[in-house]
Amino acid sequence: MTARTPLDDLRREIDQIDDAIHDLLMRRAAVVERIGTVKGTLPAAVQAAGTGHAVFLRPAREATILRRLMARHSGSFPAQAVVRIWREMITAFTRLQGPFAVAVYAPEDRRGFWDVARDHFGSFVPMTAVNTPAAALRAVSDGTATVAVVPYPADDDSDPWWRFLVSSDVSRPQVVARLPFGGRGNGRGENRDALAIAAVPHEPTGDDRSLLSIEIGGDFSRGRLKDMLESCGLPPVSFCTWHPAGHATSPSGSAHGGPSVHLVEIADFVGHGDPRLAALAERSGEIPLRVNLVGGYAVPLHLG
Ligand SMILES: O=C(O)C(=O)C[C@]1(C(=O)O)C=C[C@@H](O)C=C1
Repeated sequence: MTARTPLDDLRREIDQIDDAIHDLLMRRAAVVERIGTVKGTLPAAVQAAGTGHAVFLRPAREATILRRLMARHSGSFPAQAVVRIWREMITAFTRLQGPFAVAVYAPEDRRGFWDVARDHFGSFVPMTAVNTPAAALRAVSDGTATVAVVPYPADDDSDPWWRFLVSSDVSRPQVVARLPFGGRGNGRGENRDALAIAAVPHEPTGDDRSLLSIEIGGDFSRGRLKDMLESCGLPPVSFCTWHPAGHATSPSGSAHGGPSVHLVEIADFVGHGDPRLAALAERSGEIPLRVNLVGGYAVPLHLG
């Protein structure tokens, strides 16, 4: 018999720690299954738009879990690795409650969003690459995917995907998260963020952004819209504008005189029925203006 060395003792300690972590994972799984049962008895709030499938994903709760852990984190183990582990875990746990699949905009020459989606939803979730953001949104609407991952909107997009989310139906798919939530790591592709779309409600976490669609029937400058939003207590952080008539094809030849749809990001949580939305519609005077919530997201972590 050879004597036990200090290395043997340390490895024995590691085995005990691994057992404890593993036991806790199995215990957590049992609790998540019980949460799934409770959620399954909730009314229409958990039903995906038009598909009848229950959606168990709760991005606001996931963000709150990670923020809480980051606030208590200390020591030499990298915070980014904690987020990575929890991201893999959380989707695995969500899948204990019901079916979960991701459709990601990742054409052959642009694989970056695949990496971002895989980092967020884990390496074992069923994930399909599609060639257009619209196809990803369709997959959510027809129930073949739970979540669509699409590029963060850009103002110069002449045919923006977000126009498909402009609707007053509160149970339709909407923006629920911004990715990456915990840093990009070694993900490939250009440095563009993504948004996750799903048929779950936008819920507050204490540090949120909200997205509004604002349809305007006539001539209305961005400056005027910005002033109006601010005066209603809705501080805008960015605008994307879509002219349904198109810039080049507008019969009047003027893209800015016709109707326009704006996607405005607000630096606050805005929920359905928020009185600021009604105030905004009222304040536009004689110009018809329709405001809808397009969802929102918990502000991602800044891990330095
Ligand atoms: O809190 C819930 O609603 C859960 O279902 C649990 C849990 C988790 O693993 O912590 C799983 C899925 C949700 O997206 C959020 C959190």
